[in-house]
Formats: sequence, C-alpha cells, structure tokens
Amino acid sequence: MNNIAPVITIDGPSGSGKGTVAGILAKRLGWNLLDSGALYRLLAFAAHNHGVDLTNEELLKKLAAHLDVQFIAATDGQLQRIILEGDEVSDVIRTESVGSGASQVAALPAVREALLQRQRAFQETPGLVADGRDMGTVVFPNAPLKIFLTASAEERARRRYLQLKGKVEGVSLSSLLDEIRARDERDTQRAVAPLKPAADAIQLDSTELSIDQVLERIMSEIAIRDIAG
Ligand SMILES: Nc1ncnc2c1ncn2[C@@H]1O[C@H](COP(=O)(O)OP(=O)(O)O)[C@@H](O)[C@H]1O
Ligand SMILES: Nc1ccn([C@H]2C[C@H](O)[C@@H](COP(=O)(O)OP(=O)(O)O)O2)c(=O)n1
Repeated sequence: MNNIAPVITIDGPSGSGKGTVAGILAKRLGWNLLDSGALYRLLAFAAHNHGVDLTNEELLKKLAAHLDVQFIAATDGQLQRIILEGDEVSDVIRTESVGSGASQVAALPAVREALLQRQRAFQETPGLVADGRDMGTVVFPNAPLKIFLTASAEERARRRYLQLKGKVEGVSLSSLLDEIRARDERDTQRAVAPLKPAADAIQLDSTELSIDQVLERIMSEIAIRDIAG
C-alpha cells in the first residue's frame, strides 16, 4: 500500500450515480477504482451460496476475511470484472435482492472491520477513486477530495428502473422505489459508519444533472485542488 497516493471519495445513496461517475473518473485519470459496495454485495452473495444466515455476524466475519475475490481492471470497451471463488459474478451481484442483502450484512460492525484493510489496500499510485457509503468518513478520512452525491429517491428509482428493465424480469418502478427507500433508511440509521456526508465533503445533487454535468463539476474540483498531476 502506498499512502501517498491521492484518493477521491464518492459516497451517496443507491442510484445517485456513484459507480458510473467513479468508473469514468478512474479511467479518465488512469487511477485505480474501488467499488466498495461490490465487497458487501459479494459477501451477501457468498453467504447465500454457503448457506450462511445474513444475521450470523461471527460466520459472516470469517467469510468476509477469507473472501476469494479478484477485481479485473476495466479495459477499453470492457467494464471492471469481478470474480468470486473462480466464477464471474459481475452481473449477478447487481440485483436489488443482493443489494438488500449487502445492506443487511453492512450493518454488522465485525463485517465492516473485516473489510476495512481490504479496502485500504486499493490506495496505490497513481491514485484511487473509491465509491460507497463511508469512503470519506471512515475508510479514507484524509482524502483530498470528497464528493457526496445525491438525487431524489424518485429519480434514483427511475434510473434503476431504466437500467434493469429488459435485463431483470418482473421489475417495477414502485417496488424499486420501496426498496431504495428501505435501503436508504437502513444505511443512514445503522450505528456503525452510517451513510452521511463527511464534514469536508462537497455535496452534489444530481437530480437535474446529466452524468457529463456531474463529471464536469468533479473535474473542476480536481483542478482547483491540483490533485491529479
Ligand atoms: N446524472 C445522471 N442522470 C441520469 N442517469 C444517471 C445519472 N447518473 C447515473 N445514471 C444512471 O443511473 C443508473 C444508476 O447509476 P449507478 O452509477 O449504478 O448509481 P450508484 O452507484 O450510485 O448506485 C445507471 O444506469 C446510470 O447510467
Ligand atoms: N462503503 C459501503 C458500500 C456499500 N455499503 C452497503 C450499503 C449498500 O446498500 C450496499 C450495496 O452498496 P452499492 O454501492 O453496491 O449499492 P448501490 O449501487 O448504491 O445500489 O452495501 C456500505 O455499507 N458501505
């Protein structure tokens, strides 16, 4: 690990655009990418495969510590790929049911602790773009640029609907809105590392902004701070 490498953190609720923006930024800057939510999703998915109950903190902690996962960096024309125990799971971990399981295991302190060093190990030169819920508050508190990206729950559900429609059967806008609200509630109300902006985060509401406009705003913050060389 190289602690000198700068980090840009992007935190916020589901569907605010964190993953999209983080992926484009990492590519544009030539930096590493940490999709921290994928770790919680992988744990929930692995727990399901191994028959581990999502409330069994002791077993989940062990599973988290030994999670056999590989992140294969994005190449031109291909997104980042995620391999769990030898199988590609990039798409199957993206369902709302795995997201909901991720949010449940993420509320357990021992699980968060077990995943902390694994996340910090992504901080390598030339830099890191990290997205999640507690990147700016807990995992990388010294990051020189912290973004807290939001959008209304209705807009976030609409985006998810457009994203999943045609790919996932039986997806409906109203159930997605309910699920997003339930996840917001759990992620903001939990005792450890709840979803909230870091005191020094820049808050960006993307409800009325395009992806390019969000990127433009972040690029100007990067330029002001002169953090990307
Ligand atoms: N500003 C935006 N305007 C419209 N759609 C967006 C915007 N940002 C992201 N999206 C779309 O919304 C969906 C969810 O975005 P994603 O990056 O997965 O959000 P998050 O990682 O915060 O859950 C994707 O299909 C993405 O293309
Ligand atoms: N740093 C993080 C990232 C995700 N989580 C939890 C809470 C989230 O509801 C789930 C899934 O996160 P993920 O970022 O993949 O979800 P979205 O893409 O925003 O829908 O994991 C967390 O507690 N801390």
